[in-house]
Amino acid sequence: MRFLKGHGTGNDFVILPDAPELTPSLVAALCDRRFGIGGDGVLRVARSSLPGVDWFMDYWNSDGSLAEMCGNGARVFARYLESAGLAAGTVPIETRAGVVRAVIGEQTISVDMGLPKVYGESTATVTGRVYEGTAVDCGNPHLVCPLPDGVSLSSLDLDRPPAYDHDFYPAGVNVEFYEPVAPAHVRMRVYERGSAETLSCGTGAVAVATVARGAASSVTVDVPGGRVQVHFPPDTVWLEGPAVLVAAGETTIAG
Ligand SMILES: N[C@@H](CCC[C@H](N)C(=O)O)C(=O)O
Repeated sequence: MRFLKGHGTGNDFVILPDAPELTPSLVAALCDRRFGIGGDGVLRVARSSLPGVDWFMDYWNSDGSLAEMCGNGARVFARYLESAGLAAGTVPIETRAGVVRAVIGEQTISVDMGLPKVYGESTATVTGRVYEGTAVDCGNPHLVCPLPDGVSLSSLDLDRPPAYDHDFYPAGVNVEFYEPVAPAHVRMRVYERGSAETLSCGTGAVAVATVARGAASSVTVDVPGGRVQVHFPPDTVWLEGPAVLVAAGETTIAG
């Protein structure tokens, strides 16, 4: 089976341009960092049946679970389409959360993420300490926790999943922690549903920027794997950042 490997600020994906339907065990085997190719998730390139939309991003988390949306994945998916000569300029991409538009640039790819929904308050617990947070829906569920004074981002132990309220988040949640760097500039870490701690999360960056922006029209979000920008024009939100392909080959891994 043909594959490519790509990443957006270190959030890395196995891209399958011509795979048939996937199974959770095949996805987990491909994403295994020791016995497989390694990745935070899989992007299967599929055809969309929607009018005016050619491509469906069939996104899977590394544990074999499905997610509705992946912001960095959409940017890497668009980079693949461009490199394969399948798209240029602006390309609509169907996801399980709806259609997003990607604008392909030389250095960065921007995705029109639509408007996130802020829908309540909840908490996450890390090594016995409770962090208050805001629930944000970016197509997928997020809990955005500002760090209180005296707690640094680097001190958080995210080797284990943060505990969260399963009644509030019955389908699980991606948990972000952030601290300010400067006005309209924050630094974050994320523990992703289905993928553990990752070096970046595009929907997570949008969720954090939505909570932290104040009146800013753009927010710079530093993630462990680099930097993305989140822009807030009227009526939508854009995620912008680098997206690169780093390898291509054939795999014999089978589910
Ligand atoms: N890394 C992604 C989000 C991937 C899906 C997430 N783990 C979930 O289960 O919702 C991004 O860049 O948005």
